[in-house]
Amino acid sequence: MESFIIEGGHRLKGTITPQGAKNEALEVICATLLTTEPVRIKNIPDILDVNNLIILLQDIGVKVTRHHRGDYTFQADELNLSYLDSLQFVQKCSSLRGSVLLIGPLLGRFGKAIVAKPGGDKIGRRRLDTHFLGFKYLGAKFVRDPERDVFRIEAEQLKGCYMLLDEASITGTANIIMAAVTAKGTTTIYNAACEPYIQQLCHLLNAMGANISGIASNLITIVGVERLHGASHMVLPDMIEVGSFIGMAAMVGDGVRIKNVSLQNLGIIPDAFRRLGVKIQVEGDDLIVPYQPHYVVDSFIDGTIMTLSDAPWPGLTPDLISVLLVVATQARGSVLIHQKMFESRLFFVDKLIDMGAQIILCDPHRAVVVGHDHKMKLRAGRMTSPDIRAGIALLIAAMSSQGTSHIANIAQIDRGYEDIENRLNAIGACIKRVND
Ligand SMILES: CC(=O)N[C@H]1[C@@H](OP(=O)(O)OP(=O)(O)OC[C@H]2O[C@@H](n3ccc(=O)[nH]c3=O)[C@H](O)[C@@H]2O)O[C@H](CO)[C@@H](O)[C@@H]1O
Ligand SMILES: C=C(OP(=O)(O)O)C(=O)O
Repeated sequence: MESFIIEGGHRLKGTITPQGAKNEALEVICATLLTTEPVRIKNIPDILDVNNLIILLQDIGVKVTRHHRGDYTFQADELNLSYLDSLQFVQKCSSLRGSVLLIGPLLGRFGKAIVAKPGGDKIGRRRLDTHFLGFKYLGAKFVRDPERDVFRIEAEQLKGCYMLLDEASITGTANIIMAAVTAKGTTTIYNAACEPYIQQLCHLLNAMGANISGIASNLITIVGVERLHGASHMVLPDMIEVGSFIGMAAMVGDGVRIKNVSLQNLGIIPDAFRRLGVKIQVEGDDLIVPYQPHYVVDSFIDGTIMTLSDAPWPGLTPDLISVLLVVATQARGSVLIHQKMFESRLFFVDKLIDMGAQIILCDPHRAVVVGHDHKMKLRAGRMTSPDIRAGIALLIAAMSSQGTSHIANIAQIDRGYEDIENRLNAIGACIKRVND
């Protein structure tokens, strides 16, 4: 198992460019299953989750050509669907959340799919009801296969209809859209998720011949088409990585430029950091986080304590709550962090408390952070990364702390951050990867 050894106190200065978005890449790669023709996708991040998904597609028979770094062509013209019945397939699905995104395109194109328990972060309950509900509306049927602990899902002909989702699930919406693009008739999805990941998926599908409107809203209309064809696509910069870099730059930066962020697709992410008092300048499509000796937490107009909480897009993504929390530990002022969507994502604050942060964990969803205003540095520590975003938050804490820290289980960080130690070391960090 690999770990990071982090020498704290080294300041970051210079330019860093975000990778392609993990969650978008997982969706658009799965969308390539919807056609026999080649689909070329650029700016695919070189991260564990995406690489594992690409291997899974190859196992199913998709031809994958790598042209350059991040630039791939996928062709799903000769698939080996019997692989879906293997134990190996079920095991591989259980190692990544993105595997759930295979269901929609397989059901849409072949009328059958296997729902194996997906992997991903252990950050609380992660139900799949919305996916099942959507497929059922389209006319699919489920049978449980107790031997392999999977569901078989089948439909002779999916039929478009109106559906109101029980919640705006990102992967649920992506799956339903991918199943519906070749369904008979028109599908209308209300309470659809509308993150840039979903918008980008819809743009790719339209380029492949689909007929989707309402993109970027929570009311999506899909007029079914006979078949899809090849296309090309560019993955957006990863907004969660951009947010993670803003957090690092605020806490340990001497002036950091985050290049080509696709500002219009960041939504309220920069404003969430601004509410903690972090200064962010915009120059073209770059963000600049200048050196700031203090950042002062804003308060609400009525004078009540600042609260940062997650919400479905265009609200604040839950994937940045852990980073915002760690940034708050050195702010001037107090903030209530409310992680509404996941119930086990804040437990990592125990590690920050060990490092000297002033945090009260009120319950699994809420923590009050009283910032040190840089008057007291966090102490270095030994910790384990429980999930991808707690992992990056602990890395930021370690970079800002006094002494040498050790973070184990960094495979969690590698799931979503490409070559992170070398990219951060290039702007001043001191992080070493070791094999324990
Ligand atoms: C591969 C991928 O794309 N993963 C993302 C996706 O996961 P994923 O699509 O699995 O997450 P969902 O959007 O389905 O839901 C995540 C959690 O939020 C809850 N929920 C969701 C929507 C809602 O309106 N109200 C609500 O309470 C769900 O019950 C669940 O507990 O979305 C999550 C929520 O943004 C992100 O953390 C993940 O990074
Ligand atoms: C929760 C996340 O990922 P996944 O859905 O892949 O577990 C995340 O990216 O923060």
